[in-house]
Amino acid sequence: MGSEEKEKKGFFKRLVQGLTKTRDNIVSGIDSIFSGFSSIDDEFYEEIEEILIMGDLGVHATTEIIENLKVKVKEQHIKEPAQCKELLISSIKEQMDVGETAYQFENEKSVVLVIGVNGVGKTTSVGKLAGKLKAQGKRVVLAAADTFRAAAGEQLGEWASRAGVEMIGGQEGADPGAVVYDAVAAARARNADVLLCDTAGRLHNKKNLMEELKKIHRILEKEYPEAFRETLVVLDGTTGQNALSQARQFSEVAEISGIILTKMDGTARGGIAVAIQSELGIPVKYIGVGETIDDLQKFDSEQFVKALFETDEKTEEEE
Ligand SMILES: Nc1nc2c(ncn2[C@@H]2O[C@H](COP(=O)(O)OP(=O)(O)OP(=O)(O)O)[C@@H](O)[C@H]2O)c(=O)[nH]1
Repeated sequence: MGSEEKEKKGFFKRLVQGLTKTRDNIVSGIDSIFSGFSSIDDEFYEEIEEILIMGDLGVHATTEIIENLKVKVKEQHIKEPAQCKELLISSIKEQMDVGETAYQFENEKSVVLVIGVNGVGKTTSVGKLAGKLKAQGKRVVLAAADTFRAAAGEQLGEWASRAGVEMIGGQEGADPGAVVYDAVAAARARNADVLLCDTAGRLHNKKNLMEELKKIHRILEKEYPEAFRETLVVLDGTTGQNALSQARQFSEVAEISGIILTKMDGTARGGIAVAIQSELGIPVKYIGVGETIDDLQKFDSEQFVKALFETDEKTEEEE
C-alpha cells in the first residue's frame, strides 16, 4: 500500500470513529425505524424526518431527502421498510452533491484567504493546510493577517515553524491590509506557489469585516493580479446549526469558494456537513477530525456517508 493510500485509510478509520456520536444520533434511530415499521406510511416518513432534523441535517436537506426517498420508493415499487435503507443513503449523498469540488488553488499560483470566527479552529486549519501543501513540495508563505486576537500570530508562528514555512506578520493590532501587502511581496520574492492568509472573522461587525475583506481584495488585485483566489470559511462542526448560520452570514459579505469543517471528531452533530452543502450549495473542501496535521483531509461526500453508516468493527475487519 502506498503512503498516500495508507494515510487515506487511516483517516477513514478516524472519521468512522469520530462520527460515532453522529452515527448513534442518526443511524441507530433510523435502523430502529426500519426494523420497527411493517409498512411504509406517513408515520414512517415522519419518524425518519424527525431523526434527520435532530441529527442537524437541517430542514431544507431533510425535506429534499424525504421527497427524494418517496419518489424512489414509488418508482422501484418498494414495500418493505428495510429495503429503504440504501435508498435513504443515496438520497443523503445526492443532497451533498454540489458538483465537482475543485482544488485549483493547489495547482496554480494562488492566494487563499481563510476566514472564521474565534475558536472555530482557523489558525490550526491554516497551519495544517500549510504543512500539507509543503509536504506536496509546494512553496508556501503564510500571512498572519488576523491581527485582532493577542497570541494568534504567535500560534500561527508555531505552526509555520513546524511546517517549515515562512510567516509574515504576527504583530497584534497591525493593519491586516499591510500584512497582506508585505506577504504578497514575500510571496513574489520567494516565487511562492501558495500564499495562505489567516484573515479576520468578526461577524458581530459585518460592515467592518466587509470593508477589511474588500481592502484585502483590492490589494491583491493591484499587487498580485495573476494569483488565483480562493476564500475558505472555517466552521466548527460541533456547533451544528450555528455553523450553518455563520456560513450564511459570511456568504453575505464575501464570495466563499469552500468550507473547512473542523472538530468532526466526537461530535453528535456531523449531519451539519449535509446541511451546509444542501442549503448553501458551497462545497465542504476539508474536514478536520483532530488536532494533528494528518487530521485535516479533503472532504469526500461518498466517504463521509460511508463512514457515517459504517461501524468501527467493520473497518477493523477490513484490515
Ligand atoms: N478535536 C479537534 N480539535 C480541533 C480541530 N481543529 C482545531 N481544534 C482545536 O480547537 C481549538 C481552537 O483552535 P484555533 O485554531 O486556535 O482556533 P481559531 O479559530 O484560530 O481561534 P482564534 O485563534 O481564537 O481565532 C484548538 O485547541 C485546536 O487544537 C479538530 O478538527 N478537532
